[in-house]
Amino acid sequence: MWRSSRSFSSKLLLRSSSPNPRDPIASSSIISTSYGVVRNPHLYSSSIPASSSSASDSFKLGFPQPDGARAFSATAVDLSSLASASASRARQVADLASHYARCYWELSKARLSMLVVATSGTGFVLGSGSALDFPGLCWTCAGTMMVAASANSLNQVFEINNDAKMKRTRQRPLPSGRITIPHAVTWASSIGVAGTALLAGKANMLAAGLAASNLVLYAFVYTPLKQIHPVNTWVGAVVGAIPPLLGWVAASGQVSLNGMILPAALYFWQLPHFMALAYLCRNDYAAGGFRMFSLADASGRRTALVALRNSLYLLPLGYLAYDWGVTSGWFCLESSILTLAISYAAFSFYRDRTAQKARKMFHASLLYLPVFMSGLLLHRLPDNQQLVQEDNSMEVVELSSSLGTLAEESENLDQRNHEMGSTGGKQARPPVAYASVAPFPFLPAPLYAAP
Ligand SMILES: CC(C)=CCC/C(C)=C/CC/C(C)=C/COP(=O)(O)OP(=O)(O)O
Repeated sequence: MWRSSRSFSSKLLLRSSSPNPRDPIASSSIISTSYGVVRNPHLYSSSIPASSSSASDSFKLGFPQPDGARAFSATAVDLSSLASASASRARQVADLASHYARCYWELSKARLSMLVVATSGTGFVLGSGSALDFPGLCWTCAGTMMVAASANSLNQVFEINNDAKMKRTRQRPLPSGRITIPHAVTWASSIGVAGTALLAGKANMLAAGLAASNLVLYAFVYTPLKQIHPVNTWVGAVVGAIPPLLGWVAASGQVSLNGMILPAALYFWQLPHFMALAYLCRNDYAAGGFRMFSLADASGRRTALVALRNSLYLLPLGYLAYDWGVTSGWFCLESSILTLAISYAAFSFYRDRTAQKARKMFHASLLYLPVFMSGLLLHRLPDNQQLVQEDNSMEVVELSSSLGTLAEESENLDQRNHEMGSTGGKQARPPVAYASVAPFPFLPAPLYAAP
């Protein structure tokens, strides 16, 4: 096994260092040959047979041309070949650009990265309060996309040999030899550094730190762990839970308890999602050399149980979102219905462990996340309402204490006014702060000190 993977990797190294017909940079001879047509005057003149033949034919027919006409026709020939050479060069550049754009897209696992961006963007909106900083949201999404793309590209660099052995992944750019390892590493490091710098400059250092740490956790801890221990799925669930927290932190500048609803949902949601995948693709994972949980569970019972347990853990999240003032009560209802649906799919899989039931659970998980996030956004309470809701229970107590203080202060004021009136001084007025106590009963009533 070890020997075969070693010989495979040496084949890959050979492939990436020798000219590769599918990697346009590695097969530079093709490009330089055709570029030579433009740059090298000898090649250039020999590459214009069609139009030059008409010029030489006129000599053969015995109609000598005057010098000026000859020079003119030569220049016309030169110009037309120059135009066709530059058109072919432009085509090659366009082909090269589209080849690498496709490789970068696949290396970045663009659809997965866009899902990651959606969770981070939702976290940003939830952490924004009443005023949404739209440019801030765009910068955060762009930075998250870049760091996630970098993490996914590094994951493929480290898994090149494993991906080559799996049906699902063998067409990826690295195992199929469409891009070289140094090229992929250069791409991954440049977007990783640029994305982290973007988050540091446009959001804050905490968000940038979370993104960078998550990249390390995914590429350097989770990725090797996949070949070592089934606990990898739980570590991967932490990786997936960080982006919504990153979004919240980018908007609010801090980690807070009510910012943990979406990260918790992402963490628990990933277990039924990845357990379904690990069950459905278990032969492929085994061929790739990955130690997934489902491989040591021939009956699938424990795999289904993990999925069911973690689906049920999603149940309190709707209530907590409501109780912690993140959303209105409607979300509590919606989230409960949604969680019961995914739990039912997991329970069906537990009772009847077939590929069909596992696929159903996978589809239920695909539905869960976008609906859960839309519900959060739809029923989210802006900051001022959150504060009122959070302190609803304290309202009566605080209000009566504020009123008590007000009455006391007002008595003192009357006394002072009376004294001042009797001395003929200016009449003292209560500060405006008193009037602002009403909508914020949680604030301590300001003490009024006469000037
Ligand atoms: C900001 C930042 C760094 C975000 C990173 C987010 C991220 C990459 C989440 C993916 C989570 C995950 C466990 C994916 C599965 O990878 P896999 O290796 O099992 O997938 P594969 O088998 O298709 O390669």
